[in-house]
Amino acid sequence: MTTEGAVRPKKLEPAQYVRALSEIVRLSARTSPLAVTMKVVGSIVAAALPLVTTFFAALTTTALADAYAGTDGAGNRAIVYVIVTAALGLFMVAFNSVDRYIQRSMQYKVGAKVSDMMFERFMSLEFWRYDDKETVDLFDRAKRFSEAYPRVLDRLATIFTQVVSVVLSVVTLFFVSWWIALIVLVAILPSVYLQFKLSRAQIAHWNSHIEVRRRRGMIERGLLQPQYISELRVYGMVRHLLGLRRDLRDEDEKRRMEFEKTYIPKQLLGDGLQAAAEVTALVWVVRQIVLQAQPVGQFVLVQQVVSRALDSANGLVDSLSSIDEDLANLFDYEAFMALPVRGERERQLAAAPETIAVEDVTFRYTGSDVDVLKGVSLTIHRGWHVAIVGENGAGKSTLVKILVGLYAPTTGAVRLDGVDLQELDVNSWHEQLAVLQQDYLKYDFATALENIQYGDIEDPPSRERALAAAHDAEAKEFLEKLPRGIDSYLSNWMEEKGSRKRGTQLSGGQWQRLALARNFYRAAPVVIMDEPTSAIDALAEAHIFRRLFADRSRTIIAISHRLATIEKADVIYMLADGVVAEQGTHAELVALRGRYYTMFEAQLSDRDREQGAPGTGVDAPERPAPEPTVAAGDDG
Ligand SMILES: Nc1ncnc2c1ncn2[C@@H]1O[C@H](COP(=O)(O)OP(=O)(O)OP(=O)(O)O)[C@@H](O)[C@H]1O
Repeated sequence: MTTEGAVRPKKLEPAQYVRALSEIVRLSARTSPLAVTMKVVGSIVAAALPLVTTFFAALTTTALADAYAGTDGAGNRAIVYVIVTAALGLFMVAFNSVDRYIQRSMQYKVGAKVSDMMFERFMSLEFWRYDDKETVDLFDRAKRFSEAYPRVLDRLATIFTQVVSVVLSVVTLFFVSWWIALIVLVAILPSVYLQFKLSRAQIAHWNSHIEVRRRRGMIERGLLQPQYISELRVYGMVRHLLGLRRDLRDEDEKRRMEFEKTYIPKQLLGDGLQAAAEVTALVWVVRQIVLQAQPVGQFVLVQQVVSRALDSANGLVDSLSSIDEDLANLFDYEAFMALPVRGERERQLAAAPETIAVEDVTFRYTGSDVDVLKGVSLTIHRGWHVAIVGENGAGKSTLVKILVGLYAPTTGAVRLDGVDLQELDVNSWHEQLAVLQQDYLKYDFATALENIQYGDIEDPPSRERALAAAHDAEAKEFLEKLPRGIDSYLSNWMEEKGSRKRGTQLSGGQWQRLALARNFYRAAPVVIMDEPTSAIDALAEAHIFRRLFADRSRTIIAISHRLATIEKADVIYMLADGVVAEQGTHAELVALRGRYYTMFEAQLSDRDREQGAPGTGVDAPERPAPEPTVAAGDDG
């Protein structure tokens, strides 16, 4: 099941808040100054306009009361105020529509720019970072920030509106009566403080029980994975996991309710304070009106403004609490964007190298204290067919990654025609390479033809070349049987062009043949393959390797566990625990009766053994020793 965790809200310190908020404004202003200006203006308008409308509503009420009492001209004044109020309302609606439109287009621009910058940076990192769990985790969190960025900007605008709204409301009340303003402030501050503490405690509570939620999340995601269903059903796990999920959910809810209970008195205290402030203000204004010290409309003004001040203050607490996670991810985004990028190297590899030399290479993965390769040396000449074999974990794939230039050796060097790969522009090396890794790509959004043609996107796509590559990879036959042949989509999420039929799902081995076809389509002078036929049936595998080893125009480096397939390689390197334990031709290694022989013998069927299979060195016919022949442990 997946190991991905549940979303973890983080807690920020006040200073971090301020820094994060200013950083977001700076980032937005740099990306789209117009968006920021519109946000600021929009937020002020959104905070001020309701107050202005309330002010006119109060004037209308006073004028109406005057008109009721028979004051001359008061009726006309009331009508003018009503018209002004309506006009303000209309303006507000129009402003909101325009603002929404501008914000949407700006949000897109800002969000797109931020995520583009992040992906650019991701693509320019040192290769080893793609394998580094911490970098990938950091990238994931930074990505979350970039996706949430437009929302963060919106939340920030809301926070700004709420702050302006609280300040303007209190200032307005101050003009009505300074001590009413003071009472409202006194009620707001502690209740806001209490609510903020409550939301902080909720986050801390959430964090303290994150494991329960993470387990539940993993179970839920696992239950929905099609590839798990058969095992889950056969083992009767579905009901068991549903029960476990229910228990975890109920346990979580029980804890949450118990926690909430402890906060009820404090919440009541905060709400009580606010209600008391509201009632005090209203009683005061009613008394003032009765004593004719204030006009009638002042009731509307005070009632509206006080309730607006309290609502905005409460909203502010909610907004600040919910922005926590987004702001925490901002720091991840910054950390990610600060990662050093790959240094560009000028020196180009002009053509396929005549020799590829691995010189005393030692390698240790970042964060590990174990050498995976320990002084590996080998030389590969142009046109050679080389096989690398060894038990699981011997270091074969690591050696391939170093050869490809994805990792730099910890000590030692890979030299192409004598030039250290670390001094070369690695792209110029990649142009000469076709690589098939163990975890090859499946472009399931594309057709089979496109899957093959992605092997070479520099030249115009060729159908003939793709068909030839499919043939060499033993993929042509099954591709022809697909509903639209090589033009079929390879996922049942995709619909075939011009029909409602779904694409075809391929088997593991069929996908691997397609990946091989892509590798052949590239027609690169150097081919590196890490277990290229691990999922392919034995007959097809034999055909593929026969064709591959018949081609002398390419240098081939292949890792394989099935030793029968690489029997014809010019040199076989047997890696064991990070060192070249044995090297030579198949016949030489068999004759050596060492590790290779033991492995080879274990793979022979009893029948082969009885019949004296070729290369066992027992009854096998003599094979002319191909060049080069090297003694065990020596440098090629
Ligand atoms: N990204 C990594 N970080 C740390 N250690 C790693 C990493 N990748 C591989 N290793 C370790 O390096 C050693 C060699 O791994 P490698 O994948 O090169 O072996 P291999 O010979 O290709 O094995 P297999 O036949 O199973 O593919 C293993 O012990 C493995 O645990």
